[in-house]
Amino acid sequence: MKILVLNCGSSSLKVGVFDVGQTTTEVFKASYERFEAGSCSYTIRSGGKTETGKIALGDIAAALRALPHILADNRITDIDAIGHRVVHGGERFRTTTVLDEPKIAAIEALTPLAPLHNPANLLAVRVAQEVWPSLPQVAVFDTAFHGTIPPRATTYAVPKAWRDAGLRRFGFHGSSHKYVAIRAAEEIGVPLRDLHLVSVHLGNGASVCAISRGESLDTSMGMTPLEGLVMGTRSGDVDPGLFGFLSRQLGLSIDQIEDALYSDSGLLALANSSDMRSVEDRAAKGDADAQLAIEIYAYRTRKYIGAYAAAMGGLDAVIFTGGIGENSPSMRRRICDGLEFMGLRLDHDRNQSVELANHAAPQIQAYGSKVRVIVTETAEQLMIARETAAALAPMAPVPQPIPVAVSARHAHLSRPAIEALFGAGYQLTPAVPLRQPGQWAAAERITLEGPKGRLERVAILGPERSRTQIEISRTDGFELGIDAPVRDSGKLEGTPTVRLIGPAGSFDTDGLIVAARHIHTNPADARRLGLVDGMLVDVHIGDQERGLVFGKTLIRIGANAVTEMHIDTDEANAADIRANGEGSLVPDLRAIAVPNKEPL
Ligand SMILES: Nc1ncnc2c1ncn2[C@@H]1O[C@H](COP(=O)(O)OP(=O)(O)O)[C@@H](O)[C@H]1O
Ligand SMILES: CC(=O)OP(=O)(O)O
Ligand SMILES: [Mg+2]
Repeated sequence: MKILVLNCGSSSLKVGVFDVGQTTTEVFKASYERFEAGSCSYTIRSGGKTETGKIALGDIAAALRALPHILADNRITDIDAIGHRVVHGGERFRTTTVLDEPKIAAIEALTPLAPLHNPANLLAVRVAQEVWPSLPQVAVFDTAFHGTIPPRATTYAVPKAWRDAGLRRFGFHGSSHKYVAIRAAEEIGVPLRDLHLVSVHLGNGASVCAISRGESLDTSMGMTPLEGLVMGTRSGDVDPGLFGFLSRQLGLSIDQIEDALYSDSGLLALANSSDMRSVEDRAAKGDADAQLAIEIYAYRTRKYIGAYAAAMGGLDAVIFTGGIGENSPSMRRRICDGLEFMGLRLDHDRNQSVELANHAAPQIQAYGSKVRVIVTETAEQLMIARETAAALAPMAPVPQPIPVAVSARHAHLSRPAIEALFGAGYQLTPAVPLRQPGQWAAAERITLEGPKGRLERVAILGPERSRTQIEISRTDGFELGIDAPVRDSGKLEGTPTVRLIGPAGSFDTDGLIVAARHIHTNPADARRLGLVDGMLVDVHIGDQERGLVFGKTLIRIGANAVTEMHIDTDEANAADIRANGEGSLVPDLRAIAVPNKEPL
């Protein structure tokens, strides 16, 4: 499915065209920014070429209207749908939605909550309706990712009547925070659910987000995209007392104050330019206002990073993104400079030489730093393309729930073991077929013996294997007096020794493990479930009362495997399920894997 994405920010238009299938490929990318005096700067990447320059497009509307020609010039045709970034979704829009007139009206009604953004987003929708009247238009909301923020962080301590009227923190830049968190987890090589991250999005608008175990826990923007950091033209945090003061002392109306906080504050107010490049240039030439603006900007950002590390009770990585986060080494350095006390140390050479092409996510912390620092280009358009495609073509129904089988203790025996236990040339007797094709439980049983005790009548599973492997539970290990490691099947190096006893004799062998829980599945089911061989997933098993989520469940894809999760008796008892049960996959952000790594 070919998706055109329109991302109208407060100061720029960003455009992407993506082929979304099993993988997502970006086939066209453009950005238009620095609109002034009837023209703007632009960059277009398509067909392996990059073009940059100035173009006579005076505002975002003009850039949008020129787009069909620009796409045609770059041979981009056959678009199936248009995905729009919409900044404020309010209480009503918690997820991506296919737009119609009533929904557009509902988004328009949210304009007072995002006056710089929702009108620009809707302008894109209107122009797209004009230019591509037959294509579905889909809205992907900045607010959606923040639905997980708990009430202690969304609630303002203001009168109940105001809260009842809808006053609460929503949070923005959700597609960006979500993408960079996924990208950082991939870079670090640790699942999101095991990470505490702070995402620092510093663009024209700027926000910090605490992402704990893959979920937004708090973010610096609030009911509107005005709260939090210093921005291009927005003040960020101020004392709410200023409203009364300015009204009484300067006679300003609410509208005038609000206008000034959105459009005449931030870097623009402090240093006469809303563009960090200009501010940095002037600061380098000794301009004291620009230098102070930079200090304030970095200080505020640093405070939020510290606050969110405390909110999460730990910090594994800080991720910089957005125009300033991606491109300004000096700003990254200033922000990180005071954070050594919590184990974050930057490597200055790495910070200076960040290279972000092809979705790179370089780590720039010093050797030994406890907290990683990662820089990566945001990919709001990519996330919007994926969400748009998913909203229009919901995935085939997933074969959920997943059957769960409880594996009691058992042994897989090698030829030498069989001969030692049952006699030369002995063949095991297949008695009960198992669900996995070709596998069976034998009629024969053996005894396991350890320094502390014995386990009698242990099952043998066939067919025979090249190496003996004995799978027990932790409780069985206590019984035997042997501390067996948790291992994936077949990974037997360094495993402890146990004595096997059969009718013809005994056999001492290594290969004693507690089997790591896993899901057997086949390529077709894996595709439907969005699973890849070797990945780790979370599975919920059991009922309301004693059900549990089992993390780190290994996916094992076999050509003819029957989809089935295997857990041991300790795990089954903990979740209070008997011989068989059912489990359901817990959705994981990593299901939206990272894009193609090919350059455009
Ligand atoms: N090389 C650079 N050094 C410092 N700041 C930069 C650099 N490149 C871009 N920026 C800043 O990034 C900001 C725009 O960020 P961006 O994420 O593109 O904006 P938007 O929020 O409109 O999407 C501007 O302040 C711009 O000056
Ligand atoms: C929400 C917001 O501030 O967006 P932007 O950075 O595009 O202005
Ligand atoms: Mg932005």
